[in-house]
Formats: sequence, C-alpha cells, structure tokens
Amino acid sequence: MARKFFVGGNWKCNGTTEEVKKIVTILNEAEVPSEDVVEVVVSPPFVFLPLVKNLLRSDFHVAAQNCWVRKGGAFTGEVSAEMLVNLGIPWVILGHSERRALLNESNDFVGDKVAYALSQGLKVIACIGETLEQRESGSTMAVVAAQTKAIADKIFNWDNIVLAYEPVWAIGTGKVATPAQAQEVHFELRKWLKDNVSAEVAASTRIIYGGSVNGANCKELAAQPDVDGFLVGGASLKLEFVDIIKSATVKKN
Ligand SMILES: O=C[C@H](O)COP(=O)(O)O
Repeated sequence: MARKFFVGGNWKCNGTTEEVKKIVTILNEAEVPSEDVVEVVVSPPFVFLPLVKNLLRSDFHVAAQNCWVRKGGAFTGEVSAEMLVNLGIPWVILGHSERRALLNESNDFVGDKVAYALSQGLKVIACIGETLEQRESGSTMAVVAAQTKAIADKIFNWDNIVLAYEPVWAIGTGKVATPAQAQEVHFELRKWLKDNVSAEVAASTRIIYGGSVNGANCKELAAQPDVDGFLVGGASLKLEFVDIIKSATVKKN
C-alpha cells in the first residue's frame, strides 16, 4: 500500500508575528511537489495558529503542538482538542520528547491524549523515541515499543495517526541518525504494528523520522524504505525546509 510522504515542520516555541509571516511567505512562494505526492503540515505555537491558518496556502495544513487530555474546563493554561477543532485546525502533535522530559508526560498520559484527540476528529502526529542512555544500553526497541503500545492500547483506528520516531539524542543536536539507524527502528516499528495491531495498519501507517533533519541529509533518509517522511524542528524555520519537502520525490525515483 502506498503511503503518502509526510513532512511536518515543528516550530516549537519560536517566532514573532513578523517572523511567522516571513516563513509563511517563503512557504507560499515555494515550488514543491503536489499534494498527491507530499502532505505538508506546519506547527506554529498556539498563539499563531489562526494567523498561519489564514495566510498559509491551501495545499499545506497546520498542526497544534499539544492539546489537553480530555474535554476542556477548569484547566488553566491548557488548550482543548475541541478548541482546535472549532478553529479548523486539523492536526496536533502529541507526545513530543520535550514534553515527555520537561513536563513529565508519561506513556499512559500520551496514550490518553492521542485517544481523546482522535475521538474529537483531530489527526495526530504521535512522537516516540529513546534517549542516548537507552540506546547505549540496547533498549531502543523496548522503549519505542512501550511508547507505541501505550497508544495502541487506547485506540481502535489508526487512519488518522502518523507515528514520528524521534531519537532524543538526535533532536536539536545536529547529530542525525544514520539512514541505516533510522531504517532499522522504522522497520522494527512496522513489524511491531504488524504483530500487535494488524498487517493492514502496519502497511498503511506512516512512520516519519525526526532529529536534526536538514536540507543536506534529507534525501538519503527519505530513500529508506520504511521512512515515510519527516518531523523537522530547527530546519523548518529556514529556507531549507523547502528542500526537505522536495525530498518526497526520492520515493518516486
Ligand atoms: O519535532 C521535531 C524534532 O524535535 C526535531 O527537531 P530538530 O529538527 O531541531 O532536531
């Protein structure tokens, strides 16, 4: 089953109104493969979501970087899935390692968030990934399998999920996983989905890579059979994000 290449740009906690407008202008003017070839989703901070949604070209989409774990209410400082739906925001990133590490988001909590966001009609970019310590101790697969299981246990339908494998040691470090390292984990994750969910879900779910992806390393990573796209941090704020989007064409060659 063909999986459409997916490129997400996670702007994290960056940007002023002027900077955001500048990035959107670059994206709007970029010549990139058509929507049939690549799905592009950018994720600005909450406060810029309406602005970006209004200014961004219609073939690119927006994602929030988080949402609350259940229906909104007396949860000061949180943004609910219902609010995102109300604003017409189709996607949300959940379980990013920065939130897992800095805000102590557990596997269970992330699983609950994913299930709730899906139940409200949002599409989810669900992030998983091991730390350097975990990789060096040989527990990479056990860690990402446990993170995936916590999600799988709570959902019934994988149609609206993209799984983002983001090794923590590669995020914002300039130390990208080698294409072989990324492929190995993506292959094992797909096998995990086949063994624990279904062959159909394994074949159709997009597994994207994140961690120091840039204009120079994207093509080689994109060429790996189980790499279905990228979640890009730092480089998504720069012109080279356009080259990363273009790396989708590698799949067609
Ligand atoms: O969500 C994106 C990842 O955290 C990757 O960030 P990075 O491309 O700056 O390493």
